[in-house]
Amino acid sequence: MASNSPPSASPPSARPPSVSPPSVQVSGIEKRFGSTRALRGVDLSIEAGRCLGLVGRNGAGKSTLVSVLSGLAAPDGGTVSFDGRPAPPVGDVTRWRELIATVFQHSMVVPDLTVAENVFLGDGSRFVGWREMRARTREIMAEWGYAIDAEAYCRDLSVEELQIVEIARALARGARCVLLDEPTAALERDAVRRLFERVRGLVDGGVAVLYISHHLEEVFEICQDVAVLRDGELVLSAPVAELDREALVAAMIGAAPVAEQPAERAAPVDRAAEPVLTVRGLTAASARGRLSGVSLAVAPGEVVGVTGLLSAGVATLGRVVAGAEPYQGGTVTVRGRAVRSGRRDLAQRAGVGYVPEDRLAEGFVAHLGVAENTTMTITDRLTDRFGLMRPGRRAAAAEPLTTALSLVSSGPGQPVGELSGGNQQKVTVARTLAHDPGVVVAITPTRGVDVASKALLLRALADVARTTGAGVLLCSDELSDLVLCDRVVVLVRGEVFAEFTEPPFDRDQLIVATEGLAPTGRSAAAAPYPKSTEPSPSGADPR
Ligand SMILES: Nc1ncnc2c1ncn2[C@@H]1O[C@H](COP(=O)(O)OP(=O)(O)OP(=O)(O)O)[C@@H](O)[C@H]1O
Repeated sequence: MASNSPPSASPPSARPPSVSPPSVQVSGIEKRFGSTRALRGVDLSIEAGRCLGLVGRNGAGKSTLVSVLSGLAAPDGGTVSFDGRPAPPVGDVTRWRELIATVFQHSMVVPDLTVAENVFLGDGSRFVGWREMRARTREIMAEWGYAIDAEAYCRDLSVEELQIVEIARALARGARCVLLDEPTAALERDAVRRLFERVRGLVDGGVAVLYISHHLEEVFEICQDVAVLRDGELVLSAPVAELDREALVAAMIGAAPVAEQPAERAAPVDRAAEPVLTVRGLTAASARGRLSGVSLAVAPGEVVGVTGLLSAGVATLGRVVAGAEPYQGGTVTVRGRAVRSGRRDLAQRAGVGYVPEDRLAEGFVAHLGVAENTTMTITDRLTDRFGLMRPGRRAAAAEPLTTALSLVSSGPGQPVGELSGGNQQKVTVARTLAHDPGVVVAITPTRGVDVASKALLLRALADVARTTGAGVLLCSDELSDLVLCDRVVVLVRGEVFAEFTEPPFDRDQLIVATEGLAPTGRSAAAAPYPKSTEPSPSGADPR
C-alpha cells in the first residue's frame, strides 16, 4: 500500500503577491464541437505552489479544458503558456508531458509493464538503462514519500497506487504542473485522505495543481483557489477563502431550477407485503469484494440503500442481483421468479433494471444517439402493429426522461459517445427507468454527476419507487446518495453488518458501521445485524 510524507500544514489561502509568470496560463480559449461551443473565451491561470479547483455542472467544459491543457486537443482560438513560454505544438506528447501531467479518471498506465517502466515510458529525451530506471524511480518515490515497489507490475496495483505511478511519471520528467481529473471517484475513504496529503505535499513542493471534482467539500479542503465553468464560460475565479458552498453552487447552476422534493407517497411502504426482491444466503467470490451469506428483501415501493467500503461487496451485491456476475450459493428472487446465477437476460426478463457501475463498458452504445439509447429497451412499445416506427417517436418518448435528469446534449440524435461523462451517466439512468422496471439495481449512480443533477437523479430513483411500486436497491459507497432511502443496509467484508431503518440517517453512524464498529446512539434505528440467512416476511432479517 502506498505511504506518504507526513501531512504538511495547510498552505496559505490568500493569494501571495506573484512576481514570476503563472505556471500555467490559458487566455481566450475557444473550442467548438459542431454547433456546441464547449469553451467560450476562457482565461485561467495556476500559480506555482497553489491548488486550483475547477468545478462546473456536467457538460460545462471541464474535460475539454483538460484536453486543451494536456496538449491532446487543439483549441479553435486562444493560447496556452507554461511559465510565460508558449506551449509546444498540439500532438508533441513528449514535450507536453515534460510540462504538465494529467491523471485522468481512467488510468493511462500500461498494466503489463512495471512501475519503473511506466514511469519512464515514452521518455524519448535520452536512453535510460533498466538499472538506472529502477534507481531513479525509487529515488522519486522516496523523495515524495511514496512507497511502491519499482519492479511491481502495474496490473497488480490498486487504483490509488496507479494514480501515484502517474504522478511519479510527471515528477520524473520534471513537470511542475499536475492535473487531477476527479481523482477520488474510485478511491476508498482512507485512500482519499492519503491523496489529499499527497496533493498538499506537491503544492508545498512548488507544483501547480489543477483539481477537478464534483465533490465541493474536497475543493474547500485542499484548494486555495477555485474557478467555475458554466456553459463553457468562466463565470467565477476566486480564492476559496472568499466563498462559501452556496456561492459556489449558485455560480455553477446560474438560473437553473432547484430540484423539487420527491413525489408524495400514496401509502407508507408496506414491509409485510410480498417483497419484490428477496436475496437469501447469497455467497459470491468476486474480485470487487466477496459476499458471504447475504440476505435481504426489498418491499414494493421501497428504496433500500446498500453501503460499505466498495471492497466490502457493495458493488458485487448489485451486480449479482442484476445477473451481471455469478453467485455460488443462495438464491435471488425477483417478484416470485428465481433469477439464475450470472444470467443478465433472465434478470432483465424478471423486471430488473440495471444502472451499472462502469457506464463506459455496460451503460450505453456510444455511436447511437441519446434518444435511441434511452428508448432501446422499449422499442416494441414505440412501433405500430406492422413493426414500423413513426419519425420522432423515439425522441418524443425519450424527452420527458432526459429533461427530468437535466441532460445536456445538442439534441436527441447526438451520439452518446460525444456527451460529457456525467451526461452519459444520465442516459444510462434514463434508459433503465424507461422500461418500467419492477426492481431497479443502481450501483454508484451519481458518480461523475454534478451536485445539482445528483439531486435530480436521486429523486428520479425515489419517484420510480413511490409512483410505480418498484423496489430500488441503491448500492453506493457515497453516503450522500442514501438521503432518499427508506432503509440502509451496511456490508462489512461481504456480510450484512448493520441496518438503519429510520431516515434521516446519521452520517457519522453510517461511517462507524462501514468501518465494522457497532453503531451507537440512535441504536433503535441502527442495530447490528445478526448472522442469519433467512429474511423475515417484513423485509428485514429478524433481529
Ligand atoms: N467529441 C465531442 N463531440 C461533440 N461534442 C463534444 C465532444 N466532446 C465534448 N463535447 C461537448 O462539449 C461540452 C463540454 O463537455 P465536457 O466533457 O468538457 O464537459 P464536462 O464539464 O467535463 O462534463 P462532466 O462533468 O459531465 O464530465 C458538452 O456539451 C459535450 O457534449
